[in-house]
This record gives sequence, C-alpha cells and structure tokens, in this order.
Amino acid sequence: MSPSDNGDALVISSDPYHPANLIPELCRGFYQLGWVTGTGGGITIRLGEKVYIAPSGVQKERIEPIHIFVLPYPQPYPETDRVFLRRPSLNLKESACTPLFWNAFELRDAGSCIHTHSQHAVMATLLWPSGEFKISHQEVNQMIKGVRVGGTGRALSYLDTLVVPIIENTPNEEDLKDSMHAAMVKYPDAAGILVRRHGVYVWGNDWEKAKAQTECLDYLFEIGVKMKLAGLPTELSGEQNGNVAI
Ligand SMILES: CSC[C@@H](O)[C@H](O)C(=O)COP(=O)(O)O
Ligand SMILES: [Zn+2]
Repeated sequence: MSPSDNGDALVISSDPYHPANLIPELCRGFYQLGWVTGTGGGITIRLGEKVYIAPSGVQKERIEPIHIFVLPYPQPYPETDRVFLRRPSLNLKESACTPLFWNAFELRDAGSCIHTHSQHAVMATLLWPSGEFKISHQEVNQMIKGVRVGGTGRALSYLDTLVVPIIENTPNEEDLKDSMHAAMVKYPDAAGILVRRHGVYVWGNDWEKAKAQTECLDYLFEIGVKMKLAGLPTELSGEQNGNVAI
C-alpha cells in the first residue's frame, strides 16, 4: 500500500459480489436469523491471497464496506504481529474470530467461514453433553446431504451420520483457536465446530457453500434439539427407516 493510498480501493466496488459488499449484506441476513445479534458472530471471505474480515464488537447488521479489514493470506509473519493490506480509518479492531477463521483457511483451504450465536447451536451443545453432536436419517430438504465431508469435500448421503465436534468455550480467544485446531485435526470429516454455550463455526469452499452448510447445520441442530426434547432418537441404524412410534 503506497502512502497516498489508504486502501479504500480494496473495499469500494460497484460489484455486488465483491466481498466488501457481500459481508455487510450477508450479516444483515444473518441478523434476521438471530445468528449475529448483540454484535456477536460474523463471516469472513477469502479470495485467493486476500482475506476480508468485519470489525469486532460492532452491530453486525450495520457494517458498511468501508469498515472491512483486508489481510494477506498467508500472513508473512504468522508468529508476530498481524499484517493488513487495508485497515478502516475509523477506530476499529478486526474481529476477535480472526484466529479461528484462520484455522478454516489453513486446515481446510476454506474460502469462507461463518460464526453464529444461533440458539439452535447453543442448545445442541447443551443437550449433547459429550464432545459430539450426532444426527442421522434427516432426508427433509436434503439437509444432511447439504453438508460436505470436512466442509469442503463430497456431500454426505442420507445414510451418513453427521458428527459435529463440540469444544468447550474459553474466556481467552487464543485457547479457543487451539482447541478448535485440535478438534479439526481429530475430526477431519467435520464441516463445523460447535462451541459449548457459545455457537458454531462452519466453513466451505466459498461463501455460498459456507452459507448453505451453515443453514443445513442450523436446521439439523434445531430439529435435533426438538427431537431430543420430544424424547425421539436422533440416530437410527442403517436398516431402520425412520418411522418411530411415539
Ligand atoms: C474468538 S471468541 C470471540 C468471538 O467468538 C465472539 O464471541 C464473536 O462472536 C464475535 O466477535 P467480534 O470480535 O465482535 O467479531
Ligand atoms: Zn462468538
């Protein structure tokens, strides 16, 4: 970035599909779903060697393109201070989720990662007290089939059991980065990571796939929670057809 260039050209575009235009638009949609209320949650988009990230602690439904941070990927000095291609001139800090989003880029080569505080995700972490949320045989709207192995691989089938690891929430974001990293290594097929009493991180090859998978997973968290509360089994063996007497 030259001294005369404040980097605005990296976020000002008439293209509605430019990440700096998409992030505000998508956050408004996520707000309506209750995924990013109270300034929590968010989305990042990576296009090749540029990562676009929203500011921290702001009303996520009111973000504008000029508020967006742009970072180089990979970071030239990963062990030291974060490097930016563009920082907003306002008194803003990049999302606290940045190190967690980076896990999705580095471990899954993701093009986008979404973090929600959806109550469905939070309830799933409370009703599945183990380290895994599991559900199978959900044909409805192809929700299991809408999820990809590892978030970026082949689509799951109706017969696959969906497993999403649950990590414990931590007050320190660096600890969350490390435990999310460990869970992603332990569960290479998982398309997301639930954080107990907090929410979920979901990634995909690009923002469309990350968004679709977050929607599918959120649906599965919601129906799983409802089934569990109704006393219905959320996992069936392969030969069972899903009809359950109540
Ligand atoms: C890495 S923990 C903090 C975040 O997960 C936080 O809870 C959150 O949802 C959003 O933080 P923000 O810094 O406002 O983008
Ligand atoms: Zn959060």
